[in-house]
Amino acid sequence: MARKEIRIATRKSPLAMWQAEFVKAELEKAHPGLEVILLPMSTKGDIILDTPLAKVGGKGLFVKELEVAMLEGRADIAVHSMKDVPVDFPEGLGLTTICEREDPRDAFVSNNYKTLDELPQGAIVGTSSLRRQCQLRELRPDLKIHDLRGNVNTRLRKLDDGEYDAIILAAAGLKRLEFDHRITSFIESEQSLPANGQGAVGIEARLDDAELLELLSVLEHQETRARVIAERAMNTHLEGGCQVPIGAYAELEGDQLWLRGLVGKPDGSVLLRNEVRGNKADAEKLGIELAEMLLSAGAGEILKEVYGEA
Ligand SMILES: NCc1[nH]cc(CCC(=O)O)c1CC(=O)O
Repeated sequence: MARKEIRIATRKSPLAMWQAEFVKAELEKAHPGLEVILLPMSTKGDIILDTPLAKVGGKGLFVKELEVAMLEGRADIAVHSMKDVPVDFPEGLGLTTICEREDPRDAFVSNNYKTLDELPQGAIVGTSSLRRQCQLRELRPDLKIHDLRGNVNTRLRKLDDGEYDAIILAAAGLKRLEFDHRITSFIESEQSLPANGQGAVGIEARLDDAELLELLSVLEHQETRARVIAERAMNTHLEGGCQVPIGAYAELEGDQLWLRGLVGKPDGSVLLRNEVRGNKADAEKLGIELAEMLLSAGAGEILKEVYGEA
């Protein structure tokens, strides 16, 4: 093997660093003699922390700097939470690898209440996700939803400071950072449909580097790929960015893929849901099919309204 080194461009947040370290460890284990180097960098999304994301605008707020590093040859790959990966890649770059999915569920975290149902009338819940917000509002119209930004550690601190009665976070991020003990209860997909790609880590790389792609292939997980491709296809076909009231979640039942999707008004007054089943080999087609079903039920108008406000 000629190649001795792979450089990973990564955000500096604890979760991003954990994911990059994970990819480094797996690659070095699979390819003795290979050295994997992390290049931590700040992205625009890390810097603008005080503005609600939907209002900051611009897709790929957290990935642009990483992509520039790859295009300029300073880095070879970038490791992303699949949930945050934009649909379009710059010329020459692409999503080459999808790693095995962690827990895809949302987690309820509170110091005083065990579950969402136990929250008292008018309790304050922290989340900045329109997807979580619309599903919460549908279940519990009485709750007050307050914005919650920052990395996982910051969000937990804000809860502990007493700003919220409970917060909602992705279970995967909490587990990766060894905050399992902070998960008060899990929110099942029937109550809160996860975001497309939630819990999965993906690798973006230069597509012309065959040797690199071969080295990365040990991290590829076929089942996760089928699920995430279906979810992303639905999101893409709805023209959803990363900050939208859209849930998409696929599960495999043998060779069958079961994809559920949701588009909601942020105030929870309307939630459109539908689902499709089909062969996992048709993952992308199934995602598009479900998006079409949601669009014919009025998803386009809901999303246009959301983008209009942003
Ligand atoms: N939006 C930020 C983000 N991107 C990925 C995760 C969690 C880990 C994952 O989904 O893989 C989080 C935090 C959260 O939503 O609580």
